[in-house]
Amino acid sequence: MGEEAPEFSQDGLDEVSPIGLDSKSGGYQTATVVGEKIFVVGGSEDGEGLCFSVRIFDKSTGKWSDPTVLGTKPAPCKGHSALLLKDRILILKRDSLLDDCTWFLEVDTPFVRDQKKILGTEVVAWSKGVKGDGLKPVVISGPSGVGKGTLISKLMNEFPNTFGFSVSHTTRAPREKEKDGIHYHFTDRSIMEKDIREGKFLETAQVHGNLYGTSIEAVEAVTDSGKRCILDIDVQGAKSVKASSLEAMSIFISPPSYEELEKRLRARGTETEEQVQRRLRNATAEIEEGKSSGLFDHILINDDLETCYQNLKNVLGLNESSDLSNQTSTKGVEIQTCHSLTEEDQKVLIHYSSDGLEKASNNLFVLDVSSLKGGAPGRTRGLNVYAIDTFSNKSGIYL
Ligand SMILES: Nc1ncnc2c1ncn2[C@@H]1O[C@H](COP(=O)(O)OP(=O)(O)OP(=O)(O)O)[C@@H](O)[C@H]1O
Ligand SMILES: Nc1nc2c(ncn2[C@@H]2O[C@H](COP(=O)(O)O)[C@@H](O)[C@H]2O)c(=O)[nH]1
Repeated sequence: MGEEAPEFSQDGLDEVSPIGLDSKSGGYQTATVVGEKIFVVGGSEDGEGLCFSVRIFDKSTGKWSDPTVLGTKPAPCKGHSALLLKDRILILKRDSLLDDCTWFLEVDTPFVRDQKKILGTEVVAWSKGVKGDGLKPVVISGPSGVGKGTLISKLMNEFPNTFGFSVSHTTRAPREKEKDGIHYHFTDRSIMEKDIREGKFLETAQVHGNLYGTSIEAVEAVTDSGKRCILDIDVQGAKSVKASSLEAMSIFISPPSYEELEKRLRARGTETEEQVQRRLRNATAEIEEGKSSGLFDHILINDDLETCYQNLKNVLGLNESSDLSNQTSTKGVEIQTCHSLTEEDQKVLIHYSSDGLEKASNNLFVLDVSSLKGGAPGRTRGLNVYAIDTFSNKSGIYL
């Protein structure tokens, strides 16, 4: 069993300048060696606790750098422990409930490597540990006017606790009844392009003459609320999501005929004649691509609305009693200040030292990291957490 987690790992630090690495000068920090680099995580007090800043020391050049940090960082806490697991550093927050204590700083995941190429800087990405597989996000795609929005509204009305809508950004003007922040984040092109350069988007596409995109934050907001994320995006966006690490289920909604699509688009009355023509021109290629590319897990024809809705529920594995409102979430178990971390056989053992709280002192928590999956945007799935009472040798699942 390891000792109480040190304020920072000594490993490799003798060779580097100890700038800001002691608790007197910079607050609580950990240093994790990854090849030639040392990732220093943690920093100064901000009144609420210790902030999670990240700096990198490159042993080969002897230089410090401030990486581009993607994703939402953990809220401040009273300290943390760090442990390298392959391509990401496990950050275990102290004095935090078990549902919020397990975070990862991705340092060499495929997502981080891609972003390094795009941004041309050092990149790290925060992702929160998520129990099990979580529910895969759902991408719903199809030509304009086919009925995606109508089907999604029905789903959200029937299952309000299960699904959450990923609110996209767009540069198009709002329609009469559309509300900013609910239907879309309506934005200027220059602002959106800046955000894209800063790596804030999971995917973006030029659609019918406007820029649309799914921000990482939009997906995270839904996942954080414990709901299954629904993305209403075009076929280009669906391709980008497929190439990302989101691991979504994808559904293509097809019209029964081109004539019917045209009728619906005109009847909706939200576009000018010129815009309708443009959307219809794009529809031909979208339908062709959606049906033939193997891009989608399911193709549903939206002829009769009710029939299509039932088919959608079927592919989503829904039945009448499947709303998530009855499901339990992790509650009450807290990672104490005094703990140590060790790794054995893809299991991270969290052991409380004897001066931890009495009720917890017999407990050994086990984070099973053998099935970690995915990463961006903001989630590392596949975690399992359970506790073993070291006196009775009984175990209980906590997540
Ligand atoms: N099965 C259906 N039969 C007849 N009308 C339908 C059906 N499904 C949807 N509609 C109607 O078609 C119009 C377009 O639907 P909707 O706005 O949901 O399309 P969309 O795919 O979300 O379009 P966009 O991509 O442009 O946002 C709406 O007026 C809607 O009421
Ligand atoms: N690639 C993306 N496509 C998106 C996104 N949000 C919406 N869309 C698609 O755009 C068209 C037009 O939408 P409308 O609201 O102007 O009618 C439609 O096919 C949507 O699915 C996005 O974030 N990314």
